[in-house]
Amino acid sequence: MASRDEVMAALAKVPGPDGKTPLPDSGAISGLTFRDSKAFLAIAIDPDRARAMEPMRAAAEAAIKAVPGVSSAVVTLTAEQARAVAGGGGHAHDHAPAGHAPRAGRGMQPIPGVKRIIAVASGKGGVGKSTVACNLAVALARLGLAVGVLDADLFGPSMPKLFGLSARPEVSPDGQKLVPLEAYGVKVMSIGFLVDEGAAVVWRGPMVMSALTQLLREVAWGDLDVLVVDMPPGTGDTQLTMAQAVPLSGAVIVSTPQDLALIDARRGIAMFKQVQVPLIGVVENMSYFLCPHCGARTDVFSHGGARREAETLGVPFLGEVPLDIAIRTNSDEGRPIVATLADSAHAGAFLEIARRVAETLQTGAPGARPAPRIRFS
Ligand SMILES: Nc1ncnc2c1ncn2[C@@H]1O[C@H](COP(=O)(O)OP(=O)(O)OP(=O)(O)O)[C@@H](O)[C@H]1O
Repeated sequence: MASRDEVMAALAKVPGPDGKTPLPDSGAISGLTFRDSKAFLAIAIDPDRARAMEPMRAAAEAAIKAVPGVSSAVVTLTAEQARAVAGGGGHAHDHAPAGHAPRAGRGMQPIPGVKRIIAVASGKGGVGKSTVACNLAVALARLGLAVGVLDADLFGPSMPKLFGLSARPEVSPDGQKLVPLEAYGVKVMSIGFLVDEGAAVVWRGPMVMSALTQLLREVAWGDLDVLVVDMPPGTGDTQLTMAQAVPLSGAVIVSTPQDLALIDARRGIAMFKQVQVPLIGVVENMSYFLCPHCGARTDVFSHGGARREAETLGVPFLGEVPLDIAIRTNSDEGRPIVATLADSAHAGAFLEIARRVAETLQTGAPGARPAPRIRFS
């Protein structure tokens, strides 16, 4: 196995972000880790220069791969922490990549072996999108489908925690692809497996595309009936870019019943309409409160808002998931409720949603559409 010093010596031949200072002296290396004979390197750069930095990334990858004892290398560009702070106090999700408008048709080839790709999205953060994506995936697997999950929330990857996974992915025998991790019968890939926590702070434009493309295409997914993509929350340019980078068959929008969340959900629906991705439907999460002691039900947020909104917008309503501490505690412990409390009412709710999603996918309509194209108005 190669040593850290040997890898650093190899990287000394690669000029860093300023084009002259060798990478190891440039201060840009934000992480170098090894797993067996595989090396994972993170380089922190100015996100605005991400496109220009791609040759450096590729050169670093080639240099590491050439070190005897290294079987493969994954080099990722991450944003400088300093810029994340300078970027303002706003939510990282909202940093729209100004000037990086998505282009139609880019990267829309299907993924060999993957029959359908669906996005799980929300107009804003914290509505339980990742929880729904994880449980939906496990529920689809319980229905007998071959399922994968791609954590496209580069800004705050949740899937490692939700699936209780923390290992680094192996590299396929041909050295070409990363092997997804697996839990509860679902194959999972997340930037969280590759970059140390806190390193992936702010991604912009081309960096997002490059990382997402790698996570999508340089992964040995094998044969999948459906790949569930957990999108970053929000409806900014970043989400548009991502919605366009992935050849989506359809989208599931997660909302809570409150008016404010619904306004955001409406934006989410509008965004997918804009990129011509069919809406599979809307899930109302934290729909009502089920008392764990007496089983009584309380409609905390005047439940049913998402159903009504879906009807108004002519989008299918997929189902409702109650607000329940058991969903949170199990999620926090990396045990999706659909798998661990398989006979619970909550698992039933997710299975029902999964059935509707599977039905929609089987009828073929969404997947039959042509690649989405962005229209600017
Ligand atoms: N139905 C539910 N009942 C109880 N807690 C829930 C439920 N759904 C989600 N949660 C909890 O709410 C929090 C946010 O959920 P989650 O991370 O899935 O949301 P998100 O929309 O993906 O957020 P982010 O914008 O951070 O990605 C988590 O602590 C999760 O366990």
